[in-house]
Amino acid sequence: MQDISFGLEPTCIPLIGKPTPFTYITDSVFSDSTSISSQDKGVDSGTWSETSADSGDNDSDPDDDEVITCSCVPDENSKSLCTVNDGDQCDCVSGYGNFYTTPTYDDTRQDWIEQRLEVDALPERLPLIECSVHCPCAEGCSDRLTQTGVRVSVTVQISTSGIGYGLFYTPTSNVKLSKGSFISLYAGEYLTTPEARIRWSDQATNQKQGEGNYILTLKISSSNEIWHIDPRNKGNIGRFLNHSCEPNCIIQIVRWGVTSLFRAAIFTKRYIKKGEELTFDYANASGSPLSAEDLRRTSGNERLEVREKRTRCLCGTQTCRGWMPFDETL
Ligand SMILES: C[S@@+](CC[C@H](N)C(=O)[O-])C[C@H]1O[C@@H](n2cnc3c(N)ncnc32)[C@H](O)[C@@H]1O
Repeated sequence: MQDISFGLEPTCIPLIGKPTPFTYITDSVFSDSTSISSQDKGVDSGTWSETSADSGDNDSDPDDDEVITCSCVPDENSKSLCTVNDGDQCDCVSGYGNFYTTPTYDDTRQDWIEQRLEVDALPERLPLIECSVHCPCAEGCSDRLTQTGVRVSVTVQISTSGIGYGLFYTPTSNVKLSKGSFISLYAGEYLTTPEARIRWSDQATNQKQGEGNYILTLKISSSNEIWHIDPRNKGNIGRFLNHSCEPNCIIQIVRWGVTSLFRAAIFTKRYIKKGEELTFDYANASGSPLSAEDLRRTSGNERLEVREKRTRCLCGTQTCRGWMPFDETL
């Protein structure tokens, strides 16, 4: 079975079917193909097509932007290398705090228990800050959870809701996926707002309405910045998560390395059973949703325009808002 990541992720990610070809990347790139992780580590990429596999590095020259670092002393004997239990001691997490569980060893299983994000403890809209290769702590530092690639058992296959492909939790045993488990980054091309507008209108004119809405818009409240990530042509498994009005995953902004860079990471927000499709609420990151009631009440050209850009939501949940969320600034 085809591994959609070409072996670029630590776990094989089976693909069942033939989605539109795209280039698999493990971390985001700028639209001129410069890797945002070139300062942190080389980005990996592989172009998926129905017949071929291709992979290679895509490094660029590091720039001299400021970086987030700590002054923790590496302790090779401990898995909790960066004193993550005590955020005060690690400069990377001292600002906003540490929300990852401490790595613990399970004597019965003779293995480490997977780290999790303390989803309920997270302050709203604050980014997670992680250590990186710029820090003196060792590579195995437990404050680098979203830099470790895809480690959960997932499969890309056709979604049961008739909305194309989706990402499913498919372990070999019946073990549930814990709340707060890291799934993957939402990797893609970083676009400026004018670039995102052009892509959006291109998608709207060349495709069936609403199809191919892959652009995720991150609104950074602390700096009023807006970041658009488009995984449609270059992306990772994050591009296969469909929208649900009652999602089982969340998108969380994460920063590490160069201070000016923002990434998006996907975590589970509850326990996930074998075979469940993973979804998140596109509105959480990409603007406020208009409810069906809002749309009925609106009138005039502007609202009509908004209505034309929107797509019926087919998530099928009890609290479905009727329409897919859409960033009205695009
Ligand atoms: C990020 S992609 C998700 C993966 C996509 N299903 C695929 O096959 O590649 C987003 C697109 O999937 C479809 N989609 C996702 N969630 C949906 C939903 N709840 N209702 C209707 N369409 C949805 C829309 O076409 C949307 O533009």
